[in-house]
Amino acid sequence: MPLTDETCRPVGELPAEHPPVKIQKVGVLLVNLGTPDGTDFRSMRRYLKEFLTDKRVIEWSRVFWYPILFGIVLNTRPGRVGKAYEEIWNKDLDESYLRTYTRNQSDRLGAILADHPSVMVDWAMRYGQPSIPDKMQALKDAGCDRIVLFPLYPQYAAATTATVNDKAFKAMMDMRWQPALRTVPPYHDDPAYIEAIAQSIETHLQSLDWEPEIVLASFHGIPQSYFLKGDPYHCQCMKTARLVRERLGWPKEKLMPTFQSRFGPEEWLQPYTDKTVEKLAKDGVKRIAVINPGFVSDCLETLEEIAGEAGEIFHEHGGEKFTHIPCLNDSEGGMKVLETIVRRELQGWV
Ligand SMILES: C=CC1=C(C)c2cc3[nH]c(cc4nc(cc5[nH]c(cc1n2)c(C)c5CCC(=O)O)C(CCC(=O)O)=C4C)c(C)c3C=C
Ligand SMILES: [Fe+2]
Ligand SMILES: [Fe+2]
Repeated sequence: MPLTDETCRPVGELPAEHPPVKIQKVGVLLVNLGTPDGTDFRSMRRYLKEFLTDKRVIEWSRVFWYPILFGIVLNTRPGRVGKAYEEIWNKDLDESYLRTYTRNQSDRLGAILADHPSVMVDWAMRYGQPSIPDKMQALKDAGCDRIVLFPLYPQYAAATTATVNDKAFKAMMDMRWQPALRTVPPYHDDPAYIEAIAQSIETHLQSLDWEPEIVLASFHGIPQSYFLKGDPYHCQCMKTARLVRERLGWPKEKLMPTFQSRFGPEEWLQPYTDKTVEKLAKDGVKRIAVINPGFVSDCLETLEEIAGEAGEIFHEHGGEKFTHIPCLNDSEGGMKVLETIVRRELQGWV
């Protein structure tokens, strides 16, 4: 075991029972939402149970919510959503694309940061595997006394960013020697992110032999009530959309922010993506594109709900050309964004 000047006695003179002291390293932990281990009912139920019992996600009283969750939702949704996951499953690796891309982002970022040998990059999921507590412990065991925790959400929502941070701090409650923890702030208006999104739109549109009349910037929604309680998510989504539009030099009507993936009976942020797509087609718009700037990686919500379902809705109501612009994933542009942010957050630690 290599010893350092952090130990209480000179190297080689530590008593056998002294806890090992490792070389100081800095961990970077990328965290995305999560994903089921498989598309079967049991895997789906396990995943949805962990997700939908999180108080940051469903804020209703447990007395009201649990009978609905355990009586109805966890008996019906795993089967239905499992089928949707099957359609977008990465069959080569037998895992969801969210998992594939998150792991690739971590591997690639590790290689990009090779100029800092003390930095270790790893990844975790808020729900499912690999878990945040396991990865925090693994980084600690590997000698990281400082960790940069990076919730992979450009826009802050309590249901996403805050619950990642909660989970990490909770994991530290069980550690005697806690690492120092830096949480990465939202980056909805970071020039590197805006540039990468704008470039991905330009590159994708240049690859088409047609031009969309309107591009929708579709963000995952949250209940309207969360926004009214003070969640900054809506404002940050609107700012992202505005900055991307300004960077592209487009008029206001050309890039339209919308919100997708409603869950439950409450009113969510509007305008809804599916209703907007339907209305545009009915109003005679023939060609649209949709981008998901709030998703760092393609996943069920982008591949099935947008590339699949939204496209079908558009065609069913008279639309002719529909295209989905992929998320940044582990592309050059996407990695540049992650690198820029992580290098900034590492300042003073490396
Ligand atoms: C990108 C930001 C996200 C926000 C904000 C968000 C809020 C939010 N989500 C739910 C409920 C569900 N979301 C589900 C999937 C899902 N959600 C996000 C991201 C955000 N969610 C992603 C990246 C994914 C895809 C995961 C994958 O493996 O591909 C699901 C699971 C699928 C389903 O059952 O429909 C649920 C449920 C709520 C209630 C909420 C805000 C309160
Ligand atoms: Fe979600
Ligand atoms: Fe707002």
